[in-house]
Amino acid sequence: MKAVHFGAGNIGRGFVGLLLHEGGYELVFSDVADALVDAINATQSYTVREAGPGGVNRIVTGYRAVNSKTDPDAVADEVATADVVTCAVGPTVLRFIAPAIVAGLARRSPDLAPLKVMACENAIGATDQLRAEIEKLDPSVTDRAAFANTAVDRIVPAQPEGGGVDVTVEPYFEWAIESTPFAGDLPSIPGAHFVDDLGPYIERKLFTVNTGHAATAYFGAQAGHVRISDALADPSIVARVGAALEETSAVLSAVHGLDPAELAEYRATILERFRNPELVDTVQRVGRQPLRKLSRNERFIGPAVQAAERGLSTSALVAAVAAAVAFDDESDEQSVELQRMLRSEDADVLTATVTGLEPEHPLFDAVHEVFAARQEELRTL
Ligand SMILES: NC(=O)C1=CN([C@@H]2O[C@H](COP(=O)(O)OP(=O)(O)OC[C@H]3O[C@@H](n4cnc5c(N)ncnc54)[C@H](O)[C@@H]3O)[C@@H](O)[C@H]2O)C=CC1
Ligand SMILES: O=P(O)(O)OC[C@H]1O[C@](O)(CO)[C@@H](O)[C@@H]1O
Repeated sequence: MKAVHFGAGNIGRGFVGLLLHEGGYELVFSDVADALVDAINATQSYTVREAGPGGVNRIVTGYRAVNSKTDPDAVADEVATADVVTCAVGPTVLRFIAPAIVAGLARRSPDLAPLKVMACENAIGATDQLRAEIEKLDPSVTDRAAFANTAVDRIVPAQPEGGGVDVTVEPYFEWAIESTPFAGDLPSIPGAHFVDDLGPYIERKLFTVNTGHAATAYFGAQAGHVRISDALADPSIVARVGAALEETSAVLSAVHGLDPAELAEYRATILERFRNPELVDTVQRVGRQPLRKLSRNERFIGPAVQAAERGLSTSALVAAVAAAVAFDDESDEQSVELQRMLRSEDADVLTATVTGLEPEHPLFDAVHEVFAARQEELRTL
């Protein structure tokens, strides 16, 4: 059995690649970072170090890497004969990996079982997005694959310079995968959780883990903290993050019928995970790409829209949006773009462009106020 995984970064090596290896797949990483591809090919094994209570070292073997920038043809050949394709490249990069998958599917023998395709990005319907990119290029190849959405959860921070291919992760993980697209022929992924309806799982994860983590990052950055653990040592930040998560939990209960007591436990576990003293993580990494995080279906506006439409409270989520709007990291392209837009667009345009909210939406005015206030603040700086 062979799996091709696009994106040999933190989650690629520290989670998806590890579980595919443990599931018995020969593993082919595909990445565009020359040095990373070379480093992977220079090793025969790497260690995934689980830092924190109960963590152990896991060894990954039986892999190689192909450079999809310099050798796209070789990647397509690997895809053509693979059983599984996964990716963890970031939602905005899905369109760039689609051509190699299309070329691989076009070359695939009709005798082979459908290629199992699973995008492992923090986004609702990431595999659907990848499928749409593939269809745009060649609609005739999609019947050679089974496309399943997934929800992946494991904190894998940026790795220290010079650490090689090894990767430090938290001990916890959860990987929920839609089962129906596979028609009974499930991929071999130990510990993965196959579900008929992924909706509640991905929303529970994105609107709790990712809302909470990103809110911690934005409130933390505003208060001048560098590390996530420092931000969570500040009781006022804990209170604000907790309030935002109570609002998302109320939405999850109202929309998916999730049990409030179980959600309260889930929230507490997650805050403990963020506090893991053995995992060095920064507000800069967790806050990265604020424009993506402020978009309509993402971790802040997504649940706030659903709350506003049900007459539920949104003030804590709106406060997190205000902190996100102030996130100013000159090394992050989206943060630079957001700050540029704040200086040059009016608040109506900003609210609509960044969040996708329509002026008549019940959330619009509160978010508009956030953008206008930040603009006012910038004028006085
Ligand atoms: N790090 C984490 O804790 C988690 C990350 N995720 C999601 O996983 C995705 C990746 O995140 P990270 O691993 O943290 O980022 P990362 O930056 O460590 O890894 C991304 C990798 O993709 C590669 N890449 C970029 N363009 C490519 C292309 N066209 N073809 C092949 N490879 C390409 C990059 O060179 C890099 O090695 C994101 O969608 C993120 O939201 C999901 C859960 C946890
Ligand atoms: O690209 P994003 O959405 O910031 O993804 C990384 C996030 O996902 C998480 O792993 C949670 O699963 C967090 O570590 C991190 O905040």
